[in-house]
Amino acid sequence: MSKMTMWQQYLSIKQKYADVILFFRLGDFYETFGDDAKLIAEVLDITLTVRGLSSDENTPMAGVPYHAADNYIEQLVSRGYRVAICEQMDEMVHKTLQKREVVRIVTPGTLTEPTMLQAERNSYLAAILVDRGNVGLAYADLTTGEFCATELRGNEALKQLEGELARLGAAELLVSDAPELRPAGMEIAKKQLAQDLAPMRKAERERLLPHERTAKKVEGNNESTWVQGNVTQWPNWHWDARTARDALLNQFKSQSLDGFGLGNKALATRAAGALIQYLHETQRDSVAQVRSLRVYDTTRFMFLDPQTRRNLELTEGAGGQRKGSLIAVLDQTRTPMGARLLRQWISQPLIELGPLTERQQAVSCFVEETLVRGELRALFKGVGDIERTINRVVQGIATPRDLVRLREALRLTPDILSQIERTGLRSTSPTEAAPSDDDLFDDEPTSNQIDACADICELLEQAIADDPPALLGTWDNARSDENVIRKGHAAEIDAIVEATRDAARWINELEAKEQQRTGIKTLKVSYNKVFGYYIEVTKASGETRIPDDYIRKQTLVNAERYITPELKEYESLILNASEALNEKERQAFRLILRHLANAGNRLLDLARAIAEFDVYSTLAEVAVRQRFVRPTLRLDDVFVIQGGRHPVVEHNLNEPFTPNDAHFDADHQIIVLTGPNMSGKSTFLRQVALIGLMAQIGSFVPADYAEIGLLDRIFTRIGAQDDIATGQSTFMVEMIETANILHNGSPRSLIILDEIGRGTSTYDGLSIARAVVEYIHNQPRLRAKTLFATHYHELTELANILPRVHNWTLAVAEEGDHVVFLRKVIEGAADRSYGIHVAQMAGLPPAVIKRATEVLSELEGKGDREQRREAMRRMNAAGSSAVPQMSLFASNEPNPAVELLREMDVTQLTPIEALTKLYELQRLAKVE
Ligand SMILES: Nc1ncnc2c1ncn2[C@@H]1O[C@H](COP(=O)(O)OP(=O)(O)OP(=O)(O)O)[C@@H](O)[C@H]1O
Repeated sequence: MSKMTMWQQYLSIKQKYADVILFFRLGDFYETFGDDAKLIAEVLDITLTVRGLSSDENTPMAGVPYHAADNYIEQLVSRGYRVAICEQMDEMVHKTLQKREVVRIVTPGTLTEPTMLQAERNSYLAAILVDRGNVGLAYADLTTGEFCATELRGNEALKQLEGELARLGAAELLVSDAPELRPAGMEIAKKQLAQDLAPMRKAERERLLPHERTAKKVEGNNESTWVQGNVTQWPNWHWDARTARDALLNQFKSQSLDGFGLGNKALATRAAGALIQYLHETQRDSVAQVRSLRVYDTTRFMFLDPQTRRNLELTEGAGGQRKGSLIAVLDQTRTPMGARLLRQWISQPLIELGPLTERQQAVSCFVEETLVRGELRALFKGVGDIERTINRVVQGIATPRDLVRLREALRLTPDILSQIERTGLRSTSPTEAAPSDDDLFDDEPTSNQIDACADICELLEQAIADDPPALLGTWDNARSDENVIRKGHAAEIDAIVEATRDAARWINELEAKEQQRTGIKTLKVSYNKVFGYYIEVTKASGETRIPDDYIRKQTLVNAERYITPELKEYESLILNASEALNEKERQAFRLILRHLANAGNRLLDLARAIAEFDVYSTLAEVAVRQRFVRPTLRLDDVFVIQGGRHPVVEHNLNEPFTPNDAHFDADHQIIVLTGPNMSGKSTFLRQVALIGLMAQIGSFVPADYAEIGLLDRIFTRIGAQDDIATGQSTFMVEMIETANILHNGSPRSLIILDEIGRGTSTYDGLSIARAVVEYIHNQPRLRAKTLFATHYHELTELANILPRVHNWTLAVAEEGDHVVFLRKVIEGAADRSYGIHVAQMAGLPPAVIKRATEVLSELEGKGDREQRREAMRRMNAAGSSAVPQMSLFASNEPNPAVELLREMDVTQLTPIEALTKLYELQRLAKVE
């Protein structure tokens, strides 16, 4: 192979893939050159070598073995890089230059390898297009074939886009390279990505090559906006209306997009079309699994902004982990499809009564049918990820083991369906058959009845061996009966097997036959690698008896070796058998895959029905285990919870959780909640929101009783955090979020406000907090159900002025010096904040606690700021003499430990009593 020619071939391919890492197949390695090599050597920690590939330079080179490439590719892709896989296309190695082609570009959003994906969540590629404030959004999961698009218009379009991006958590985001078609300053992408991906460390950034730096810089020069490149810019012409439309029509083999509901949705069409083109580019045109497009309308779902999703810890707990999240409690699903569907439900609560009632009925049914639930959940365990398997079948990349798994699932299906039948329930999942003119599949239109796909099971039973090897092309002569394809399925394969066996038998019997024919008793039939099979006759045994049809092949010192034309014929049958068998198996396997792909829609409908019933039975299981009840759903303002609990806190708490009520109606709109720190305010706020949300995914709720007036949105403003990603201060973030709530809330919304105004001075904060409550109360457009937790006790006055404002507080019992939090929400207002008690519980030094108590009692009576200042000045002076006295015995106060010692009559103590007293003394000393 001429180096220059190969190098020229490399350069011409690399030119087309300048912005991705090119894995160039050279024999058993994928090699990278130049900047790519420097980059992967650094990132993968592999050796960088230098080769003189072109006449005048030393080219850096780094490679990975092809059989271990997946692992390296995964490392690169998980860090946001994209890798083009360039393969050798010729089967045999020729002397001339191999033909090479890029067969796939691996990107974060287009991974299909099960090992690189999480089973319980979708892996989305999303495409967004912003045109004068309106948004087109499309997303697809290549592993499940899901493909959806929507259009967002009006004032809130960008806000909604943020919510959708937070819901999807896309692995890769596709945007136009024209800045005017991206969200201004890409702020949305920045936020989205900053959440998902840690910004790169400065040192890491500096090591990058110049072109990588530009790829990684989302927009603007702000250092903190550097991310690891999961935003992909896709040239603007792909987003052109006509190009995009044609790409979609071509994908769906359709004449019009009206049937998809895209008729008048130009922006959604452009985003979806650009996405399809990107899939074709990265998958080299094999995108058969994307068969249809679902156009959806965000107004049919509960609106949740990214903060609210985060604050309510729906899919991620505080540390960004699944632990501590709502999904961690609810997800007891038995199949990966079920897990993914439940995640979708949690991320996208419904707002319409009809579908919610259907879900509730299904969950109720499984709550009651304990036996069916148990049976079904046991059966689901064996189903596996048929959704992703079917998509690999449709893509033509399924392996023999994939089909075995599919068969196992289909074997269970009749039992599953008969259990479902016992409930009388039907699947409600929408079928996604493409309304195309030329349907891609031969499937019958799907009816309401779930199809067990018995014919497919039958086909797999008789076509695939019981325990086939993982891959095709592995026919081993030793296992002569069958390999991947079951005996009896393909006549051609059986014929070869039969012929091979005959040939082997013939050769086995040849020795005896020839001994008899020739009369030479020492005649032997043997085999070696150079000559194959041969007949050996020792010289001593008399060459005179050699038959005429023997052809002399080799003469040894004391033996002659012969062959016969017939022997060679049988030999060639045996030696070529594995190659022929492998080829025939490949053909038969391809045929089976095609057959299965033709039933793709039916199989996917089955997978979806299983997912759905997995989720229903799971929600029922959790409801029973955790004592949840079915909420009554209503269309008015009434929102009543009796004995409500926080599903996650309760689940993780070692002690009993104290249930609490909540009540909103026409007269109870705003609750001002006061109470000490650590008393349970935040838990209560979140629990009310979570119960509302759970009701609107169709789940039962952690309460004794609940009536839920359906919510259109849940807003939360909780805690004070700096938004590091956008460089905004705590207070600014707080005010932006509050403004959003005031502009967009409605009487059907639930607003959770936890201490607004905390980030500024007391008076500013108090004034803003009061104005906000008044606005929510008085603005007819707003009038949302509101829970307002605050430390400004002054706000409790509002209940006397505004009729729909009520005060609630968390009950506290004072036992001597100690404060006990009862965790019970009661009517009324807290009169003190007990901050010093919490400080004591947290272990602040006793001297500090004591001093703080003194300062507090001085300040408490003082009405205005001047009086307080004056009090502070006086205290300062007094404080200098009352500098905390650290010594236990130097205190003027009688010390309880010392008092106890004094009172003790040591002579009267039994040893046990002495020990008990000693123990008590030590405890007293520790308290001090
Ligand atoms: N109803 C309850 N039953 C039992 N334990 C509870 C209950 N509510 C809260 N807790 C416990 O009390 C802890 C503190 O609750 P939470 O964080 O809600 O208090 P808080 O009043 O919001 O405090 P802060 O004002 O300091 O933010 C929780 O971590 C939880 O363990």
